[in-house]
Amino acid sequence: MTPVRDVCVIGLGLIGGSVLRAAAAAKRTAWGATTSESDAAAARAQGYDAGTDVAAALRRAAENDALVVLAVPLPVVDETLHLVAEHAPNALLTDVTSVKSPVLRAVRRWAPEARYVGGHPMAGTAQSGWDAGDAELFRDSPWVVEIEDDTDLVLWAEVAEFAISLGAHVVPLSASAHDEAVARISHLPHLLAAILATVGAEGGPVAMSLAAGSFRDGTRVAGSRPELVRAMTEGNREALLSVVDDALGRLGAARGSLASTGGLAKTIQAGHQGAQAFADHRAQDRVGVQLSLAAPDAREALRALGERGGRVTGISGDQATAESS
Ligand SMILES: NC(=O)c1ccc[n+]([C@@H]2O[C@H](COP(=O)([O-])OP(=O)(O)OC[C@H]3O[C@@H](n4cnc5c(N)ncnc54)[C@H](O)[C@@H]3O)[C@@H](O)[C@H]2O)c1
Ligand SMILES: O=C(O)C(=O)C[C@]1(C(=O)O)C=C[C@@H](O)C=C1
Repeated sequence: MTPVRDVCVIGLGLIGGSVLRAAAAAKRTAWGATTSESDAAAARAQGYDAGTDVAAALRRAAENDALVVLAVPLPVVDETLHLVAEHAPNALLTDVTSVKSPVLRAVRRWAPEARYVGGHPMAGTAQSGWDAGDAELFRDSPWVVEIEDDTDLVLWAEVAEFAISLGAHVVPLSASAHDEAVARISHLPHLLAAILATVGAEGGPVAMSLAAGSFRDGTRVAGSRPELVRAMTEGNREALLSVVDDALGRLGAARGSLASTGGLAKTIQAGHQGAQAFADHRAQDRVGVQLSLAAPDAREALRALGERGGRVTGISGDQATAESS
């Protein structure tokens, strides 16, 4: 039986604030700290155990062998890891950062004794700060829990179980597979939303007065806090460059075709199929499978499940209940 640990959340904005609320709702003893006086005060006003002394929150985590969840922006991950190394060096540590490879490197460098299993909930909104948080944010959402060749599966299972207890289903992936996928389905969309919003706004008051569903949906995430979008896109530079090239190639082909024959059929048909693939993936029947975390090839089996689009929905002892595509 995996122990139910206390939870210490560092960073109490949209995501950390949602983790703290959801952990408390799941009956965990949970506390948090943030450098934002206003986020901490808003959390306290709603009865949560929150403050601005990050070092003290981490010392309490060390005393209680709590799970530490880093929910801070990527640019302050290094400095937060220095505090982890000083105040809770052996902590069971996870994070929610939108890019995984730089965080993995930073943990290995700055907090090498931490028992780290990286994470990334694929849920959010364009809002920031404590007030934007929601205990139900992660319900029925994917939450990547990272598996590397040296990941301790007992710790992996504990972090996965935590994500599941907040309502998510777990997608096991390596940092590099995660970063390649989110470049396509999160970071490129954020970049394109920024460009769509810019081009639309350049149309002036007439364009703005006519803007309806397609503009609103295509540009929604352009309203996100610019620092967060910069951090995740610039932090995933290599993978994003590759999908930007892909997108530019397709845009160039569409332009060429529009200019020469006036036809956009190929581009629009391919896009329609892409949207259908997303809908089909969501609606597909999944096959239930059991995976033994004690099996010698468990890491490979879990990663293969994640790479096929499967997910872990429950953990009991050394058994993972999963759904495979
Ligand atoms: N916004 C999303 O949709 C989304 C989704 C999944 C993951 N993430 C990731 O979650 C993390 C947090 O994003 P967010 O959307 O909650 O941002 P946010 O701006 O809403 O919250 C960030 C919080 O961290 C605090 N903070 C900043 N510097 C700090 C420091 N040095 N020490 C302690 N606290 C500090 C801020 O005061 C704030 O409370 C980011 O790494 C982001 O990439 C975001
Ligand atoms: O729904 C939104 O507003 C989001 O931007 C959420 C979103 C995304 O889908 O790109 C943003 C960043 C993440 O790291 C994960 C999820």
